[in-house]
Amino acid sequence: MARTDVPYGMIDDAAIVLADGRIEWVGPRSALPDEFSTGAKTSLAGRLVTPGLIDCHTHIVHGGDRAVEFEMRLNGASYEEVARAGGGIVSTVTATRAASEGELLTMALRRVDVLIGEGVTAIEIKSGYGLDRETELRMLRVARAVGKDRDITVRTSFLAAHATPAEYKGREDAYIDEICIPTLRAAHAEGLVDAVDGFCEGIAFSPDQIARVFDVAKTLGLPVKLHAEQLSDLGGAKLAASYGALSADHLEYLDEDGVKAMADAGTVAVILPGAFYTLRETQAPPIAAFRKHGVRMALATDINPGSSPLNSLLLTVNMGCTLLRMTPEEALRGITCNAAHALGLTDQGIIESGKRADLAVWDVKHPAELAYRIGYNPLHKRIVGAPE
Ligand SMILES: O=C(O)CC[C@@H]1NC(=O)NC1=O
Ligand SMILES: [Fe+3]
Repeated sequence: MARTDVPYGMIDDAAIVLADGRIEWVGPRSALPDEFSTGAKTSLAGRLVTPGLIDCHTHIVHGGDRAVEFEMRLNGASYEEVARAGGGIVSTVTATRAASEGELLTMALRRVDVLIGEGVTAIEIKSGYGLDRETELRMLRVARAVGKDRDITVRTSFLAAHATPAEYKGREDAYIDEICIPTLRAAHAEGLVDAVDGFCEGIAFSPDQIARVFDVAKTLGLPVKLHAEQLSDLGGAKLAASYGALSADHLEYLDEDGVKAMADAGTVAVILPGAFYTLRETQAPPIAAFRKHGVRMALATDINPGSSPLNSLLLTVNMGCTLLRMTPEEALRGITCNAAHALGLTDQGIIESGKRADLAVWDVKHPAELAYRIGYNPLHKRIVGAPE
């Protein structure tokens, strides 16, 4: 999928040589070097092989659910009435704080196993439903445990700058100084953080508040990413790009200046159709502008109990195409090589010599089938590291 001169970077009638958990060689079967002619062979009968799928934006560790809030909204309750009834992020924070590490892990693994069943071999997992030191650390420990309990690569993102907890209502700056930043330092010291994220939005944190968190991330040598321009344009993506962010995510309200800033910084645009769909958003992210300025586009589930309870990366691909007009090739790059870039992963997301032997084999004839079907999983085999 690395090449862009042929559709999907596809090689017809290919051979892939795996050894010691790595891709040793890939190319046309007719050009297989003699040195590999003696090894064990498995015919895939002409099936499509892609890199293992990568879900680069998830809140998959969380307690509770928001089903009642979903029902209230469909019975006409306003966002405010839901909030007054204790709904919204606050209700998930309460449920997550009350859950043990074991309970959070059991709930997360159930959701992770669905993604694994779709050929996912790497995921990003955020904190952000604790909003206090102990629970934020617990969420990140659970994220690390997911990577130990399943054969899947896990990259964690510290997202205490997700919302202000009830006990700090109206005191956002104090929350950033007294909870968010000290907890970031503690989480980093425990080896729990691969990147630092934030929610830059009127209902969350301002660019200045996010910058204070990012300044600390910089001193700790941690890359950053940002939920930006989801509901309005606060210049979040531009701020993220100024820090060389791995990605800026959502981006429904991003303008062309912001796209150019991302292009100059090499910041990946992570498109999240699950939230666009669930919130019945009408403003689509600037897909054409990303294409025009060469901004890599990734796609992810954003699986979370509120704005995107979407537990399927394959359905995400179909939504990215049907709702947001990405092409099937862009969508497939969006859950492989571009998702790897959004996580700073350099050893996967591409079928290339030297990369991890993380692959997905599909019962389809054409790659576009992975985007076109709705609610259908054509996975034949998932290969992680060593071949069977
Ligand atoms: O509703 C939730 O629980 C999370 C909302 C979610 N978080 C964020 O930064 N943007 C979102 O849509
Ligand atoms: Fe999110």
